[in-house]
Amino acid sequence: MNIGIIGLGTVTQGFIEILQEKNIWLQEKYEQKIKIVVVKDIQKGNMYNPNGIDLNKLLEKLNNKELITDASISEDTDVSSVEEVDLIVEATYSDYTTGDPAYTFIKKALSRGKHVVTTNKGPIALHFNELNKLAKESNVFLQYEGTVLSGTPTFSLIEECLAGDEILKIRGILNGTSNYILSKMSEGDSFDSALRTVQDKGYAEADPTNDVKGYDARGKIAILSHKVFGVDLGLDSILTKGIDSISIEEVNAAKKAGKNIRLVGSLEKKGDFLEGKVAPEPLSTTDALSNIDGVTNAIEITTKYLGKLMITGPGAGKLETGYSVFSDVLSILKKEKL
Ligand SMILES: NC(=O)C1=CN([C@@H]2O[C@H](COP(=O)(O)OP(=O)(O)OC[C@H]3O[C@@H](n4cnc5c(N)ncnc54)[C@H](O)[C@@H]3O)[C@@H](O)[C@H]2O)C=CC1
Ligand SMILES: N[C@@H](CC=O)C(=O)O
Repeated sequence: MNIGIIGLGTVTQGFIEILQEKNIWLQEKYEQKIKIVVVKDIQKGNMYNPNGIDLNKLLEKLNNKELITDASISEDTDVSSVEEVDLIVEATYSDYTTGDPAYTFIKKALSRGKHVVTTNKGPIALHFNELNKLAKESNVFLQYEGTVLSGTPTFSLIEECLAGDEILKIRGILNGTSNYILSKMSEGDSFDSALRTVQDKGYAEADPTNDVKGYDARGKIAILSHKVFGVDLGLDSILTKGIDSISIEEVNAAKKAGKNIRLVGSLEKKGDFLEGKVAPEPLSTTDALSNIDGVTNAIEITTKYLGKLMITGPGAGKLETGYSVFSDVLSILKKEKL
């Protein structure tokens, strides 16, 4: 399988590191070798090798923040037009207004018959139906496990294990950056200093307004409304409030009352109506979501037959999200072999 990558940031660097470690295992277990044949980043440069890019060299350049220059690929090469490419990994920034540039990259790739794996929430939240339909018509797979809870398996559990049950309600901590900031504030850190740390760790969005104003969690709620309830809720109909106006005094007052403030995203069936919401809430420490700390995410699912169950795990990070890309690529590889 030959891969083309668009966007060489935190996530794809994590993916490349995992791929390097797992390629021999892939050959032994699935008789498949995965090669990355083309990479393109608007700031970091481009590289092309139809026989497979030397990943050690690529990672070295990225780690040393060196510009990647390669005479064999022009700056305006469209990665999905590269003939050898079977699958595109798209990991540019998430935009919640149009979904671009990722939306256009994904559309082009699918219509050219390339599989797509993305961790980009914008195009999936905004254009879920269109992109999934296009993938079906083109007879290729579109996978986006990393868009919700990064590498923590979420969609597979919902789609496989809960397929015969009926999900009534979902509530969760869906933005690692906000949760990290709230956790640190309750330990006495300031909002700004906690935000700087999450940016340095690569958890925050390129524009962290999307995290702290609740837009990232809203995008994830929109994706879950499609996945879980088959409903196109639309971003505008999801009542959204972020953590940007939460003061240290509010965090401390909640703590004194035995509560933790958490940014909660929810989806609940109310008759024929599906209500979507994102807002900070003071949660009693007896509430499982209250004790989710740092960059960890969680989703509490209420179903007809099981009652309440919870998925929890990392919600952001280099290897954590890189793993979601690896697991999506692996899942496509397995489906192709069937
Ligand atoms: N960092 C994380 O933990 C997680 C990130 N995500 C999503 O995954 C995507 C990637 O995230 P990161 O790697 O953290 O972002 P990043 O900001 O580290 O990397 C994005 C890269 O895309 C490049 N880029 C931007 N526009 C481009 C264009 N038009 N053509 C080619 N390259 C372009 C940038 O130069 C940058 O190197 C985002 O959409 C993010 O929301 C999802 C889950 C977790
Ligand atoms: N910025 C996001 C990254 C994952 O989607 C977050 O903090 O959760």
